[in-house]
Amino acid sequence: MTEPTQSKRFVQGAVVRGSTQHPGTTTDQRLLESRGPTDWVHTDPWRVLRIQAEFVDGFGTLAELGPATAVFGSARTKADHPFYAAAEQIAARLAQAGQAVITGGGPGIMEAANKGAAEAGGVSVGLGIELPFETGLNPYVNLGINFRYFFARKTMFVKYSQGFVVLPGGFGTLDELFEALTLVQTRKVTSFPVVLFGTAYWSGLLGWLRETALEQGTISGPDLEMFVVTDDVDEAVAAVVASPGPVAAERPE
Ligand SMILES: CC(C)=CCNc1ncnc2c1ncn2[C@@H]1O[C@H](COP(=O)(O)O)[C@@H](O)[C@H]1O
Repeated sequence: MTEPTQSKRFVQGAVVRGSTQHPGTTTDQRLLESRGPTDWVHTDPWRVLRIQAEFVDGFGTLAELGPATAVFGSARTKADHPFYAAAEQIAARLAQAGQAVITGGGPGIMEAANKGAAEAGGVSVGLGIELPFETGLNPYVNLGINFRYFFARKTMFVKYSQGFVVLPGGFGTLDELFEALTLVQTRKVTSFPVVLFGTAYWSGLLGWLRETALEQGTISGPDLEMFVVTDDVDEAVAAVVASPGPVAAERPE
């Protein structure tokens, strides 16, 4: 009986290689080498990993957040504006009711809501976004994540909020509002309260929805019942605090 030749073996992670299969360098050595072309940093496969990392950071940070409400509204609202005060009060009440408050982490209404939540001793979440001009997270965020990609950030708003309170705002706010409404309308989520705060500000849009969109059949009657429109802080808070939270539609993915 011949003994197997005791040739040298090399371990490469889980893989064992005989001497003829030796790769020459270790994986760590190759990792730590910084020579070679760097174009891969700007390729889509690499971006996919970065996108994945945003989901990992977002899910990992927010998984244990507990009940939360997102507050949206203009980045441009000044601290002396009544809507700033309203956002601050709404967020403070939400915090007192044991809810975390999630915003885009920027200035204006976002800052007001983060301020209200933080000063009431609550969890004040800011999901910041990289923009061409530097704004950074407002100082009232006590749990912040900075995102590169809007869509990854938007998933976090929807996944971890049990309702939306939308104060007057521009395109960004409208985008967030209509995303929430589309998710409810298409039954991607149900029982997802959407509060429009500021009846006068929203009345033009609501009128157009009723008189043009509904009239021409691009939305249906029940679609207009998806939101609560109010000027009352208590009513806004009650609409989201009473909610059981977003419930995924019954059909599995
Ligand atoms: C002064 C200025 C424009 C700062 C921008 N800095 C921002 N930082 C974080 N989120 C933002 C910012 N601008 C818009 N957003 C997102 O879009 C919404 C506000 O957009 P808008 O101002 O209504 O259209 C916010 O709820 C927020 O989620």
